[in-house]
Amino acid sequence: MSALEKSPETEAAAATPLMTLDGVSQVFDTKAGPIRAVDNIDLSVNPGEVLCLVGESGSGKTTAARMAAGLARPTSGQVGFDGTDIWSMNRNDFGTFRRSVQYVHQDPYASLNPTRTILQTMIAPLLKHGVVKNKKAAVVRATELLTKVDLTPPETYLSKFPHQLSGGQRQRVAVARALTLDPKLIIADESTSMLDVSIRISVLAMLGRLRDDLGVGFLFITHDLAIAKYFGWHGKTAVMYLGRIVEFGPTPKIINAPTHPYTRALIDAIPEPDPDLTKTKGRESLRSLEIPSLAHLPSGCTFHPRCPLFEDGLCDGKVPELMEIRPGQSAACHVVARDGVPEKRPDEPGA
Ligand SMILES: Nc1ncnc2c1ncn2[C@@H]1O[C@H](COP(=O)(O)OP(=O)(O)OP(=O)(O)O)[C@@H](O)[C@H]1O
Repeated sequence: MSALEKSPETEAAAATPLMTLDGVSQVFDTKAGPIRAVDNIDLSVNPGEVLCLVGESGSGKTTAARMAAGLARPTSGQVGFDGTDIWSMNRNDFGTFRRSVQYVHQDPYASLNPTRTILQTMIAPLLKHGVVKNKKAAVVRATELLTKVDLTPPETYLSKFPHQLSGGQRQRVAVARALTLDPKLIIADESTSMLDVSIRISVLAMLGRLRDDLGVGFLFITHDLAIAKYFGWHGKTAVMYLGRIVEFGPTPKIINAPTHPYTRALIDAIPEPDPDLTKTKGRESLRSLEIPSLAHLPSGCTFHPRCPLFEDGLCDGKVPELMEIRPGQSAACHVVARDGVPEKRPDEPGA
């Protein structure tokens, strides 16, 4: 067998998703009553794959990600890792799972201990989990990882405290720390959204290199489809709205040929002059800009009060299921499922 051919074992392993969310929901009890932050979603990430989770603030991305990381237990549904339900794992297996999934938060300042130097932050997990034999080896590994995230020369950073670094440098340290335990999945939750644009681009480029070099799976969370396009072009994208997935498919299809009116509206809202994105722009004008409260969700399709395709009696009656609209691409929309994707408007570019 040549090196490029896959053995049956490798093929079988590739077929087992790394992480699965299966009918997962999260309901929070609040003063306003119970709110369904995540409502019956199915998602999976294969080994080495990028899945982007996109949606406006409050759509449930972080809640879904916390469940995927085992940081919160779903109210219903199953979270699987390497084919096993994480909440039925024994203590040991759960520990291994938690080390295999590393979470990189939006705000590195909040996630790094301000009283620890970068060296202390980096070597603590290496020593605690026995990744290396002794402190000397831990320092060597910490130095290698800082180099991997472009903090060079690494020695300059080891003795510093988080407050002595810039936002971009702190986020690089957070990524280096996430790599200490050789994760199989990195959950990057708006990891670049607090950074200035030029720094954001360089941190994204660094993450992209790690994605390509390490073969780690990514659950990449962003409110910005342009960033999903940049980071997840070879992967898949799920679009969330008020706790549900409204569109799912390969990222190029979501960007270049969105089918759900909400995805189309998100693309319309992107201000930057991206030639791929502007091709798909100009299609929808929303009936309302107001996002309904999770405590008082509209009946039927929760997007119906804003949706340009709204049909009385159809859209406000029943919750739409995700249906395959085109091969590999599904959307939860009664009208698109019945009629297909609407034609371009006459004034639309390319019409
Ligand atoms: N612990 C909690 N208790 C009550 N409500 C919560 C809790 N955590 C999240 N929520 C609510 O659940 C909804 C979804 O929040 P979530 O943070 O998952 O959304 P998001 O898409 O990640 O948004 P953002 O980008 O603003 O973080 C929001 O209305 C939020 O206020």
